[in-house]
Amino acid sequence: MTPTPSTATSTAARPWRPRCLVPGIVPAAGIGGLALTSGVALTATSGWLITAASFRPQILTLLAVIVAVRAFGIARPVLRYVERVKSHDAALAALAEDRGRVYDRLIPLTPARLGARGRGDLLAGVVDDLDDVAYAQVRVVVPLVALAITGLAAVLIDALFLVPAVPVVVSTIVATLLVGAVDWWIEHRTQDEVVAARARVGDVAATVTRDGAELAAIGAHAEAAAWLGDAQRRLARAVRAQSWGRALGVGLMPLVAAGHAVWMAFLVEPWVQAGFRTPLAALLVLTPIALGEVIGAIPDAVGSLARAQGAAARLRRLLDQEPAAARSEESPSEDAPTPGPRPHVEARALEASWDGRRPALTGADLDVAPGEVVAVVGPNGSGKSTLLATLARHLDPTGGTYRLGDLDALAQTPADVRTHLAIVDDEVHVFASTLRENLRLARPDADDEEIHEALRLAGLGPLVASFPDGLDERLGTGGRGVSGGERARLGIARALLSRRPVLLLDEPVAHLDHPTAVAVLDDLTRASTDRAVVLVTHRPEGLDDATRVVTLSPAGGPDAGPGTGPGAGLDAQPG
Ligand SMILES: Nc1ncnc2c1ncn2[C@@H]1O[C@H](COP(=O)(O)OP(=O)(O)OP(=O)(O)O)[C@@H](O)[C@H]1O
Repeated sequence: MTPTPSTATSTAARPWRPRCLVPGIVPAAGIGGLALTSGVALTATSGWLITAASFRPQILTLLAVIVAVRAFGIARPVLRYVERVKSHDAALAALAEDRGRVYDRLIPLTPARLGARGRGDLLAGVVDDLDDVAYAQVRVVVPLVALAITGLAAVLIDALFLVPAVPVVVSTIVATLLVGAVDWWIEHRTQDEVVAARARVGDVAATVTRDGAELAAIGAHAEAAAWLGDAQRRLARAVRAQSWGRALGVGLMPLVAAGHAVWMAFLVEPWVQAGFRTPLAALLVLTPIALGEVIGAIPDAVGSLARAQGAAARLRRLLDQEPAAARSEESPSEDAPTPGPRPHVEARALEASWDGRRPALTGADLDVAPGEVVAVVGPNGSGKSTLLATLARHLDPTGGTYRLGDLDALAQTPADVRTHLAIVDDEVHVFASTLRENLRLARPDADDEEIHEALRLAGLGPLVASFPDGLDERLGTGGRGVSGGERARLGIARALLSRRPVLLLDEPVAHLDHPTAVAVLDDLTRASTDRAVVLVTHRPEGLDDATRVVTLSPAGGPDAGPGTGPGAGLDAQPG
């Protein structure tokens, strides 16, 4: 069976959308609104109290207002605290759930749809974007709901004492929203440029620090410093353009509050002139000053909204892609047919394309029996990794057949096929955990004896023996450092522990020096006596131990001679 290739531009069946309001955020925002309303009431009543005291009213009246001032004074921080706890609880619970959902969607897109960025870089970007989307609940929903509640309370108070003051409050809220909208528009428009410029600075800085010695060797360090300077200037320009929105918001919001206070002062001036209701006049004039706290939160809220929208758009572009292999979302099934304990890998005239247009692999034939190590070599871009991705069912082939033992591997779901494969590449991740847990990822029910055996076969026996805590030794961040060779061996130990009968290795020793690479591959070959191993490599090490060497030539590229075409992109020789 040959599935139809999917293209990067088609849309996924269920588009990914961020949630507008997560459960629990509206009640939390309501509490936040009450906290801010208490703050406004505190300022207004204390203004009333100070002014009224000079008129020596009845002591009972004063006492009642003193009690109100104290109540508002206590309610404000208590309600604020409850709002903080509840809104963060709601946002963090939603974030945990959303991360799980996003990772579920990323897995079928790996590696074909992840673009040229490294996996770590991509994951860090996804984590940051999800954080921005989740925190918009706290930073956008809460201040907006609070503004609505406090504004309503101010309208009601004004309507109670001075009806002409109602348009003043309403126009303050409208002016706040207008300034907020302009701030949002500027921040939103410049968001993509800021993100791109920041990424560029990170990329250039990483290149300059990583390859500093080589750049100096070819006398290009001045040029590299100039790249960094250009990237930094572009970022500064983008951030400056974005800051206009924030500056406008932060600068105009106090003016809005002050204008409100002055307008109100004009309205109550006749009362003061007549010596009538002076304390109430103070209350009404102070209300807009107190509202300034609510209004002042709006520039931050719209900045967060612009960031969250930019982050959501990036996530949508990534997650709404169609996986490169059909039925990738399906989990392994209990009753899937099995190819037998030690299947033979057999591919005939395999062809594949990543984008549905440009061929990346043409006419590859492969036969790997249990106990054999077949090395796949060829120039850059000849399709070695594409062949492995097709065998791993990360990519549907555009032509050819692929069998695992008696099983037509292309008729099975990718997840079912992968239960028979162990895949090791040159980016073996070491988790910040114990050695045991790092290994048991491959087979959670493995006991210590089996873990020791896998480590020994991968050539890590002496190293583990030197660990004071043995399998409990902590690795990765905060634990013991792991060298490149140990990392590669760790990946191989995981693959051996998984007990899967087919090993697909994509340049597992790419970053190792010659003697280490030879030692790692020797150990691997010795440990794989009953497994079928496909080893993609650029380097000569390991080829002596290989049963056969298969050479790929670029699909339709300049190396493809007259015989190129289906079945001709490959040349097999004994190892
Ligand atoms: N994930 C991907 N998405 C899109 N195109 C890809 C992807 N991986 C590889 N390609 C493209 O497929 C073609 C074959 O690349 P592939 O990585 O399979 O070659 P390779 O022989 O493994 O190269 P190298 O030796 O550089 O690793 C290239 O044109 C490459 O740009």
